[in-house]
Amino acid sequence: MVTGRRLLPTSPSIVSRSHTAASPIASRPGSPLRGRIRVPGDKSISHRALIFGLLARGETRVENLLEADDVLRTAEAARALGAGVTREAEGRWRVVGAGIGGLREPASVLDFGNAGTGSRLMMGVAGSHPITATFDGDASLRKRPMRRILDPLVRMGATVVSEAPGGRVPLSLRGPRETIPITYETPAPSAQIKSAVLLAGLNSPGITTVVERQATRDHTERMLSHFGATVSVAEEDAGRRIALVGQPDLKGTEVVVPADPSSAAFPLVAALVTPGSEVVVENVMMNPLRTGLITTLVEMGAAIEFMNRRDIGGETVADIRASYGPLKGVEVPPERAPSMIDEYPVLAVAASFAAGPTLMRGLEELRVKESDRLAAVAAGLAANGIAAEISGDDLLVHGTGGKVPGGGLVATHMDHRIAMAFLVMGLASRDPVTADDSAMIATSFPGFAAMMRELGAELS
Ligand SMILES: O=C(O)C1=C[C@@H](OP(=O)(O)O)[C@@H](O)[C@H](O)C1
Ligand SMILES: C=C(OP(=O)(O)O)C(=O)O
Repeated sequence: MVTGRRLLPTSPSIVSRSHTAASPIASRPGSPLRGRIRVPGDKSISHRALIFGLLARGETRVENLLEADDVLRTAEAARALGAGVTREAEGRWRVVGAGIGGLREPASVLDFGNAGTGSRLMMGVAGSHPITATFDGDASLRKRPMRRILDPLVRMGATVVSEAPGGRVPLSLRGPRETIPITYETPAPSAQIKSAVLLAGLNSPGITTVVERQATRDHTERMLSHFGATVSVAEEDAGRRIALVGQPDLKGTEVVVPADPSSAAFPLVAALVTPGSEVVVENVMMNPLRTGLITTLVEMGAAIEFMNRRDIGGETVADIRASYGPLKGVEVPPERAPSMIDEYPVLAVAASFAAGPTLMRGLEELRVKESDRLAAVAAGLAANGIAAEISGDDLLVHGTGGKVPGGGLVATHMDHRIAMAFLVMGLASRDPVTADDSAMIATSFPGFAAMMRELGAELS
């Protein structure tokens, strides 16, 4: 079987673990942004397409896979666990599965780089098989909490052979001979926790149930059905109860990946705050568990239109037009957080251009992303002359009604979304904004700078 290692578009180690040589990037105010673009495939669905391809029997074909560092790491891990993974053309990938129960022990450390999703979902996969796998990542991933994944996996019979202090990577995990089905209430609104437990439940001889108090993105549930598993979702007073029948016959299939709403957020907000702009982002996934930012921007008075709504690969997509206009501050309720969890940095930037304050509530989970995003956003705003306050888990941003000073150097702390959000700010602030490092943008949106330049942005 051809494993296709040589065919990878870029080496999965493009962002090295030590990562010391920073390459700053600046954006400056200039011309309006105009044009139609298509941002890359959704990161959450891309990781899952490769993981389900690994666990299925037969061949899975993926269209429009996100070819970014995080996802390439998952492709590499799927290979190490026994899948045949080949890149056939740009965005078109073929996975020949090892099948549930058929994984092989990886010969070396699974290095997930900057990727929380890839590492945590694969822990669920490997930790439910009688193999030992070692997980590691870059300096950012090494700070992120993994006990939230290990705790349920231990209940399912896995052994944590070793772990870094505080339940972090590098860690080694050994799965049991037979995985125990459990009922698990997630301690935080996290699709990664939910997904790790469900993926582990795939190799267990019974029903694995996850209860989540707040609904989080449901790509794993949808993909389970798509690959042939029996999964039920019930809305109850306690939240959502997801029950999966273990050891199904997962069959390889086709996955078409829609455009990532979390990447679309950057050009859309850039158009809303840059005078004279009008941008259309095509094919954006409109899954309601991902559209909290759009809801919020509309409440802020944004000129946003949805066109050409249609279904692609089990998701509704639309072309979204965003046009420049005044925004007003709003209060964002905590229950909306799971549907826009990765969009708060760019929402904070939109809020800095709005008239009046914007209060974002219930942001606890932002502290455990690629950086402490609550702190990183507040510091980035302050560096650019915007008053903001953190109070408990809430963030209050004092909007300027379009008069953002800018001029700051933003510490990105190995976090792609902090870098992209503040580069958006610099397109419409009085003075340029500099992000201290552009390297991490490649983890989710490698073509970001080129695509923004295509729209007329000044980035260098
Ligand atoms: O399941 C997923 O694909 C993701 C879940 C979210 O993380 P949490 O589960 O930690 O909230 C999100 O921040 C991440 O970018 C992708
Ligand atoms: C939080 C993110 O990703 P992950 O958890 O996969 O590192 C993100 O992309 O914003």
